[in-house]
Amino acid sequence: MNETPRTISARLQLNQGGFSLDVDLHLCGRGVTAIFGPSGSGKTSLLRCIAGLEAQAAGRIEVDGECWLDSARGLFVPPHRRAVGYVFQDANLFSHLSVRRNLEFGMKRVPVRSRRVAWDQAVQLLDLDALLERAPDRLSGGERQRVAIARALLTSPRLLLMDEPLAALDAQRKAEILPYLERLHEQLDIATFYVSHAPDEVARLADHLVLLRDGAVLAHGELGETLARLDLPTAFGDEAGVVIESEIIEHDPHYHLTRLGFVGGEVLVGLRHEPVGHRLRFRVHARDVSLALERAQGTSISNLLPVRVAQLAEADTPAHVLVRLDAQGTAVLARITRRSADQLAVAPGKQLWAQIKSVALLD
Ligand SMILES: Nc1ncnc2c1ncn2[C@@H]1O[C@H](COP(=O)(O)OP(=O)(O)OP(=O)(O)O)[C@@H](O)[C@H]1O
Repeated sequence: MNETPRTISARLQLNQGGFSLDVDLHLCGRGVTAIFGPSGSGKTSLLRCIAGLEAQAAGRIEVDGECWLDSARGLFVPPHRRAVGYVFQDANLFSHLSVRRNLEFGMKRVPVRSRRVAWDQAVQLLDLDALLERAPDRLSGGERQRVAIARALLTSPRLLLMDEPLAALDAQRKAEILPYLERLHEQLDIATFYVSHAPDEVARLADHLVLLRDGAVLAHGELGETLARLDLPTAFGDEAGVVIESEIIEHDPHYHLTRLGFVGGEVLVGLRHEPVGHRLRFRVHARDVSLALERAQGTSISNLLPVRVAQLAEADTPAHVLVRLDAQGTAVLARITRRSADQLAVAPGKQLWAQIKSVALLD
């Protein structure tokens, strides 16, 4: 029996101090939904409402047909009765208990018949075997966070709420933990809401994106489609760009290159160790895409794609424009100078060649 929620709906209003959260979300109850937005936009407040930690929240929350809040009917399911696992920025472990005891604490809250994540599964997934008898103060920040994630999993949540779980870690520790998060999402079918400020984490982990601003939902949808929209703040600044799902087509050991195929094209990247057929996500920043009228000859750039201009928009500087391109089914963004746009007569429908100067692999 698969008990994973298939839909999550949250219609919520919360007023606290001068801030008000007012959202109406209908989300797929599968995969990772990134909650993204500037500081103070209400990301944590949204998670707290879903977890039942904001008693004043009004509205309705339904997770896979199970109602957790319906203020019109006076229904408020208390936090400990909602099947959520909450992972905070700081691991919040019990310092007087060993890792094993911390994990047991999470698991014992759940009756045996309702357990969906087994002890061995969580310990293995987060690689905690060697750490079980340690005290939390003898763990690194990254290890502590792995324990916190395992503890949340062992409560067998229907919904995993992660509030900037990597924000307190330095770049090296972050890079250590990301593969664990990826594995977790690949191997366990637990819907996850993942709050993050970091575009690279979102690009790597998320399937869906919710953009919050001033307590309201600016946009939500599938990650690739949402990142390719020119009317959202994600299209501006240095981080703007798309995420593309691809598969390894072939390796070229002579030139130390790997060819990746995706809907509508191929790109070459540095030699990968994974086998042909392996799926990889990569990011193409808008700033790394330039446009040409013809297929360039005599260039060192090997990643050239035939594209059709879909849409043009103002960029964040008057010197640039943003161009949404259709690479035979895959959306790509380009940020080019206004001068180049005029010289190439870039307009919707025009056929061009996109030169991709750099591809950022997400793993
Ligand atoms: N208990 C509270 N009482 C009054 N105002 C609060 C309370 N908690 C949060 N706020 C306010 O609500 C707004 C949203 O806060 P929230 O923590 O949800 O934002 P956020 O998007 O998670 O921000 P950050 O990225 O900085 O963590 C902020 O303006 C904050 O000051």
